[in-house]
Amino acid sequence: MKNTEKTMEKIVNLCKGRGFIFSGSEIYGGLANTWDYGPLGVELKNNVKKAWWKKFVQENPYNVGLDAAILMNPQVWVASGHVGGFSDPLMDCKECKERFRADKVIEDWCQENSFDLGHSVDAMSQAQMKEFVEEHNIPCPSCGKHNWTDIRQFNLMFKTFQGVTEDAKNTVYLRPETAQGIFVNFQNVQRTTRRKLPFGVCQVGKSFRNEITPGNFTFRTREFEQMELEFFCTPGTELEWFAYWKDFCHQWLLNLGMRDENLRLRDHDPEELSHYSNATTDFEFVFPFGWGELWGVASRTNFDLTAHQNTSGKDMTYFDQEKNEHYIPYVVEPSLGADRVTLAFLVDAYDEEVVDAEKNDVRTVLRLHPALAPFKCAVLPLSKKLADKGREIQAELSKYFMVDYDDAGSIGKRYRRQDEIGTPYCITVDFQTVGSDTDEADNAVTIRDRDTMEQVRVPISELKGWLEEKLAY
Ligand SMILES: Nc1ncnc2c1ncn2[C@@H]1O[C@H](COP(=O)(O)OP(=O)(O)OP(=O)(O)O)[C@@H](O)[C@H]1O
Repeated sequence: MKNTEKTMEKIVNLCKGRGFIFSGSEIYGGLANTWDYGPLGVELKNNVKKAWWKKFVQENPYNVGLDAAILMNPQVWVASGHVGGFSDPLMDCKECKERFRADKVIEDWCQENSFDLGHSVDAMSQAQMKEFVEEHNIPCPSCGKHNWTDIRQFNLMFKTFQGVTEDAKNTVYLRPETAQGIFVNFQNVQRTTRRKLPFGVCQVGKSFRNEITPGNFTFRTREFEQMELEFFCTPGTELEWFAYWKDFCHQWLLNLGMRDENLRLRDHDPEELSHYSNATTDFEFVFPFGWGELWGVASRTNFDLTAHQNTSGKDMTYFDQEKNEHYIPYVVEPSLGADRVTLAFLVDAYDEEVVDAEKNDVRTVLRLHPALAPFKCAVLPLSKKLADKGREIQAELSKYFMVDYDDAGSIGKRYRRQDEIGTPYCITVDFQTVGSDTDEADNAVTIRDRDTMEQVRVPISELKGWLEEKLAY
């Protein structure tokens, strides 16, 4: 019997083979864990971003959107603490010269050896990490030897120059998070929208981090997209809003079909909390390579706005008319990686279903929520003679949805190809649809459901409405 275990290798192969995700700059041998989204991948990731925007902005009574520049005044990153402190603990293997993140080496070692640290690695100081690595004789994941350098901090900010001269004066950074674009625009948004607290500002955009060890496919890359909300509220109400957004984020994942058993919500211990945070929860997803952070939800107090007020000298307070006082709002931030959550949806949806054990017949199905699926349906004429009708249906439905068309090969093979890319509905056009000399056309098509493989007959005139209902979320 075919091995139906879900592995990263199978998922990566499907992504490359079917045009979801390709290696970046492949014809030049690639570039360290960079990835390009292909025709199906761009649809999937766009659908993820659209689903986020729909629930966090369009349908949300509190939030508005923003699209800030990637390059910002370098003072922003001084104020936010990134220039001084946005770093990871770096450790080199003296034998093979490979470099690693000390916290990840410890985390992976604990996972492999079922060692319970009793707390998160993030709660450990640099000295404690070094001591742990020595005490447990942790080997280099690359060469297996144990001969480490000391741990030192490595800043993750990408630097470049703006303008014609390459000097310190012209140094700018590629933003390592989208959040600061929101904070610096707090007054602009509040003034122009005339919002009262509480309200939130959402942004989707690229971020860049010079990660020490990118890897695990699109889980950790140096260029990635984030979907962040900064939710501004009255001091003292932040923990209620923290609980509210945690639940909202959780429901967003579940409503899009992610299975709860593949998720866990991990609250940060007091020692692990950032100095400015009074509550943080990481949503983690179980990938084939282990649990990994998907979504960080943090109550950030008034740290960011205060820092910008102090550094810029500009007033960042909000005037509360009811209380008749000025204060700096508190902030709750749910921060989600678009690429990471897209990968999680892919992993969660991937399934190899045994259709007929005796015949060793296994189909690969991406059980993506219809709202996320790259194609909402595929039009499959049973015979090339039905191409005109098929193309006509495709052209009509394409005004509203992404629609695939396939007339090559047996219908069984065509169903399997659509199953593999997650198309929820296959629409077959047959001779009954168009009629013949002896039979009248019924102007209907057969729709086959990806998950149940059941079929229903639907009049062509009702197709759009039928699909819309299925795609709603
Ligand atoms: N290098 C990366 N590649 C892809 N997504 C990322 C990367 N770094 C962060 N993200 C995404 O952005 C979200 C918010 O970023 P945050 O700064 O909280 O991550 P982090 O705690 O530094 O992540 P990690 O511990 O995995 O490095 C993460 O939950 C993740 O989904």
